[in-house]
Amino acid sequence: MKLLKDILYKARIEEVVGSTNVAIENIVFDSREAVEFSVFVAVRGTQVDGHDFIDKAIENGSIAVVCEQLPSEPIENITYVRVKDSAEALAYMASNFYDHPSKKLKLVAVTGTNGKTSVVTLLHQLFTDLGKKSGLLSTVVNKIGTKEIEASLTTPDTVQINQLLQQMVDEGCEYAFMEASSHAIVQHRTTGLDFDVAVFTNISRDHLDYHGSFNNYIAAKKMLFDNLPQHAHALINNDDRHAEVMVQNTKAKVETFALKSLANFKAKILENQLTGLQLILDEKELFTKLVGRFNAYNLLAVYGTGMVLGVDQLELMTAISSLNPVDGRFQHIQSPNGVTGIVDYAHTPDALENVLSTIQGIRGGNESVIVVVGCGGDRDAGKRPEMAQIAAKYGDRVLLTSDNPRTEDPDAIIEDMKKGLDPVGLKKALTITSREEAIKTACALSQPGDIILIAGKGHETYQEVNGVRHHFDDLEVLNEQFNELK
Ligand SMILES: CC(=O)N[C@H]1[C@@H](OP(=O)(O)OP(=O)(O)OC[C@H]2O[C@@H](n3ccc(=O)[nH]c3=O)[C@H](O)[C@@H]2O)O[C@H](CO)[C@@H](O)[C@@H]1O[C@H](C)C(=O)N[C@@H](C)C(=O)N[C@H](CCC(=O)O)C(=O)O
Ligand SMILES: Nc1ncnc2c1ncn2[C@@H]1O[C@H](COP(=O)(O)OP(=O)(O)OP(=O)(O)O)[C@@H](O)[C@H]1O
Ligand SMILES: N[C@H](CCC[C@H](N)C(=O)O)C(=O)O
Ligand SMILES: [Mg+2]
Repeated sequence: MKLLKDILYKARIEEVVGSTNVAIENIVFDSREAVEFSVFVAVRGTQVDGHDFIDKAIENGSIAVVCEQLPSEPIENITYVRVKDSAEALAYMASNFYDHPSKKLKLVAVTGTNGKTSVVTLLHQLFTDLGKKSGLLSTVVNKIGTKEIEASLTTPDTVQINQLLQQMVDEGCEYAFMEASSHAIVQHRTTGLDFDVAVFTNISRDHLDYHGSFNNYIAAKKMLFDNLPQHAHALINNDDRHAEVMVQNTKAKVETFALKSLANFKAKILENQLTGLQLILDEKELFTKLVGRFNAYNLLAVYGTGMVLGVDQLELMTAISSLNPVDGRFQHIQSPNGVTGIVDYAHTPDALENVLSTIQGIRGGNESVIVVVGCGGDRDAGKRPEMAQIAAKYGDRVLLTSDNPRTEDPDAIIEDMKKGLDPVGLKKALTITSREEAIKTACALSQPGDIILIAGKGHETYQEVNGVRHHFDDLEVLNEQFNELK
């Protein structure tokens, strides 16, 4: 329980109607979740306007309302607080309500188009191996120590973030590693958090449906660095074209990592094979089970974070060399007859290019590469033709199929993808709407030695069609098929 006036610190108040000297037991921003003695924060969303649900929240028990516009007929005995930006106010209120758990741990955020889940998962694994109890907020799963809590978004809402960080503190975690998606940053889900390190992995086309333009998307990611406190470290991939702009206005201490450019933390790839990477990292040689040039970047991000957080270098290198790959990221299995199957979460053009160029680098001369790929519905449609084009650039056969169609017609999504194919690409392509059938066909077409890449869904264990999630697991289907390939 807290007094409303105490949780409004930093909320940029413009007007108050009623008393802020009231006890609050909960903060909610969805009227359907309002309970007795809660404060309801009305947020303008992408679908509806939370201001339209103020009365509903009060009906459900809210005793105070934080909003950008006061209702024309305020209800007696209810406190109304008008603020400049209610999503921002919500974030500060959540931090205040939970007593700033982000200040009580070493908090690391990772942002970028690709590699967020990989880097935070590896960091969580690494710090756990080093004997440090840690928390994790990721696309795949949230964790308090090793206890798993289901994740529904890449970055949870701001109330949930603070609740989870609070639980981490209560359960003795010293560190927390979280993904910061661009949606989360612009929606103020991460505002008010006291980050110690923020990592920038890379930026390339994605989410243009939401942000409107690539420049807005860059600006969204940059906001994370603009708002870092002075004591924080901004750890930046200096090989990315947009590295400089990210930290243009940051107060944090900037540190860099790179394979090519000058940087504080450097690595060189000696060998890149299906069994792993042989690297020189800060002049020391090490082997890791992680595959692909993109993972060298992820390891550099992990190494740099460990270094700026003060981990002993030798201890850090030893722990890095025993890290295990992340589920659904270049996860590979072998069929009894020698076909390699790779399941990877590449769902952006850049990720697909990286994964396929890695495969290109490790394949022999005679084998075929078969790509099974689809694109998600209700997401950036502009990436569809680009992804098909990349699949055809590297693949000998391309099976265009469904990802998560969501509310779109799967065949229409595939048609969008096909627009990226030239006549050569079209010749390589087969359209099989059912993802299960597409994987089966890829296996049936394969010869010993061939490589099958199944891209887009990685760790996901469902396929979302019209709001319903049906069980579907690329690796499971692949395994079943491989068992039949004798
Ligand atoms: C597009 C987007 O990001 N939407 C997020 C946003 O919802 P919204 O703005 O659409 O909300 P809305 O439905 O318009 O409602 C506006 C307000 O009215 C409230 N409301 C609504 C109905 C009602 O009856 N009563 C009521 O009070 C809502 O609670 C909300 O506060 O704020 C919600 C609360 O935090 C999120 O759950 C929701 O995520 C949706 C489910 C989503 O799919 N988000 C995806 C796109 C997303 O965030 N993805 C990124 C990762 C992307 C990546 O991989 O890089 C992520 O971080 O997961
Ligand atoms: N550093 C990297 N650079 C480019 N591509 C990467 C990198 N790391 C991983 N990838 C590719 O991107 C895919 C997604 O990786 P990951 O899940 O780590 O990214 P993410 O940023 O968390 O994605 P999301 O925004 O969907 O949560 C991987 O399956 C791989 O194909
Ligand atoms: N977090 C990403 C996941 C995309 C995964 C892919 N399988 C798809 O459904 O497009 C998004 O919401 O855009
Ligand atoms: Mg992720």
